[in-house]
Amino acid sequence: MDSVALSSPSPSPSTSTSSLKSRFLQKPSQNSKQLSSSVSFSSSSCSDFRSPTKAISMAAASNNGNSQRKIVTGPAGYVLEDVPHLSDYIPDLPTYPNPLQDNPAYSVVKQYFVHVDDTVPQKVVVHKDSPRGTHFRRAGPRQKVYFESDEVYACIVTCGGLCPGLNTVIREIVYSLYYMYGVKRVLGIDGGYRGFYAKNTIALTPKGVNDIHKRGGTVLGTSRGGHDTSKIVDSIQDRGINQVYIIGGDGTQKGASVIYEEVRRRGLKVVVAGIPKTIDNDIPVIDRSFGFDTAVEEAQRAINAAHVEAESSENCIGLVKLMGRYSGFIAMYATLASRDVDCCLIPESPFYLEGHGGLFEYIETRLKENGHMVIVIAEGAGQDLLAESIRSATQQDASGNKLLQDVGLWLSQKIKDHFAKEKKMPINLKYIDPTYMIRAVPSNASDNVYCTLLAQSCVHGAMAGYTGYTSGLVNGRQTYIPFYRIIEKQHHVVITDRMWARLLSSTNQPSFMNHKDVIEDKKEEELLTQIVNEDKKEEELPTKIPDISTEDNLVKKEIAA
Ligand SMILES: Nc1ncnc2c1ncn2[C@@H]1O[C@H](COP(=O)(O)OP(=O)(O)OP(=O)(O)O)[C@@H](O)[C@H]1O
Ligand SMILES: O=P(O)(O)OC[C@H]1O[C@](O)(CO)[C@@H](O)[C@@H]1O
Ligand SMILES: [Mg+2]
Repeated sequence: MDSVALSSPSPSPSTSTSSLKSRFLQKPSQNSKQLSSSVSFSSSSCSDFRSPTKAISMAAASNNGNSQRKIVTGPAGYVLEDVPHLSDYIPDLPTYPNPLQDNPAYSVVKQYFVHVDDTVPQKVVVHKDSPRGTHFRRAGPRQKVYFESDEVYACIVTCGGLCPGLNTVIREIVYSLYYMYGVKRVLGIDGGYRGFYAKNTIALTPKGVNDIHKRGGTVLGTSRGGHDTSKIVDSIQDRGINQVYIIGGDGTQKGASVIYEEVRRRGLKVVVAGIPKTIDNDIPVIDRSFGFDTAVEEAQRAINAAHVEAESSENCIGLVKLMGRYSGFIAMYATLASRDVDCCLIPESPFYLEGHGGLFEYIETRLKENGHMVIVIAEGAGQDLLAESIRSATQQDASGNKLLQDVGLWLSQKIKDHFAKEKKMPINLKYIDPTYMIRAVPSNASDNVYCTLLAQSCVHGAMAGYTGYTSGLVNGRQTYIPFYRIIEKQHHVVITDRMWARLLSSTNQPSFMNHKDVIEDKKEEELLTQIVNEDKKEEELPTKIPDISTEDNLVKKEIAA
């Protein structure tokens, strides 16, 4: 391997080496000496490593990748949405006893290995006669593995936005590979998907990642855009990587899915495994995403501050903007947890400002009743209203996600204008935007445990030869979910579900359910104005027509001719 010590990184193509290095050397890591001994940078492919992928690729060249869904049905409406396995497209793969069987820590566990038939139901609430429904394969160690320890060359990449817990997942993948399976070669890919082909890599060791879970962000860096499937798979193949761990949100899992398809098309013995990361909790099927708990907890601090400010002045409104592009889970849970919030606005529940049942009316009532109030708004809420008042071109980020207007600033101004100009009622508004502060913190205790289980489950699955899956918690159990189920749709707050009703009853805010009526009324009003204006124009027309052919104009036309 073309490997360079940390103290003297390769000059080319290492534009990003210093940022990767600095992320690793950040506080609170006290052991820089230890790092320099365990971390090395690679500036080119590892051509001297054994490359099992290439050998298998040749062997499987005639075996056209067929990544059809694996659906197993059973009695009473049982359905297993199974995940792919290397043996689906590579025949006669050798298996080995799981090294965990000799691990003293696990020897005490009764039935440590997961039974081949263990599956987890997607729905736990069922009726006596209802079908058993969809199930996913239970995650965990298997009796047989499809890789020998020294054959494995794993890599880890993080993509998309930041989320508390990313470093914990990275650390636990490295630790699980090293200490459970004796895997010594783990590579960190710098700066998201494009890092596979355009950036440096870093060798990850238990020592090097020992205390990264205490820091926010990701030591590997992240990015949006830059997903070039063939370049990524070429890089995987050239380096001889055979386990790819991909941590990221819905976009990242879509990227992982196409990498898996390409790997399979090429017939490579390479596992592609995803770990779902989304602070917005917008990934379907899973109970919740890691970092979400931390985000909700951190949001409390902002809401508390807004409440303290609001309570301290007359007619004061504390307005807090939280993340949530298309899904308002953080806002909803932070509101439910806080009890200080009078109104929570999320993308899934349209609202309106003026008129009966609107936000302004509610604010006025609340201020008259209580003298202060707290509003929480998810960043994706009310974007339709913004689009009406700020006519701007739709912009996208590098991954193609729509860039949102700042609804917090917009709403602050709207409220101020309304009460100052229309109501002549002096109000005080304190706007707090803690969004990036919430995303950048290290994960809390509960998320750390969750990240550990996710990482361990993901590694067990890869060692057992499963591929094309995302590791996820379903009804409190770790499972392997096929990529297509993770990427087919986004998870949203359902405003006709009990949870939203609980929120409405805790805040006493309007449901904005007559939103449609108001919109209809507005449309009718607009239509009416249009008709009236057109009528007016028609009335004016006869007086204008002679204008065109005034003597003056005729003279001008003659001169021009
Ligand atoms: N449909 C797709 N096919 C292939 N790659 C994709 C696709 N969508 C997104 N990606 C890639 O996945 C990476 C991350 O995507 P994105 O920026 O949307 O973040 P994300 O994973 O959805 O996370 P989050 O939304 O939580 O920030 C980017 O590098 C992007 O190029
Ligand atoms: O500004 P960035 O980092 O591109 O991402 C912002 C977006 O990322 C998210 O945090 C999801 O990761 C959204 O809530 C937010 O809209
Ligand atoms: Mg996304």
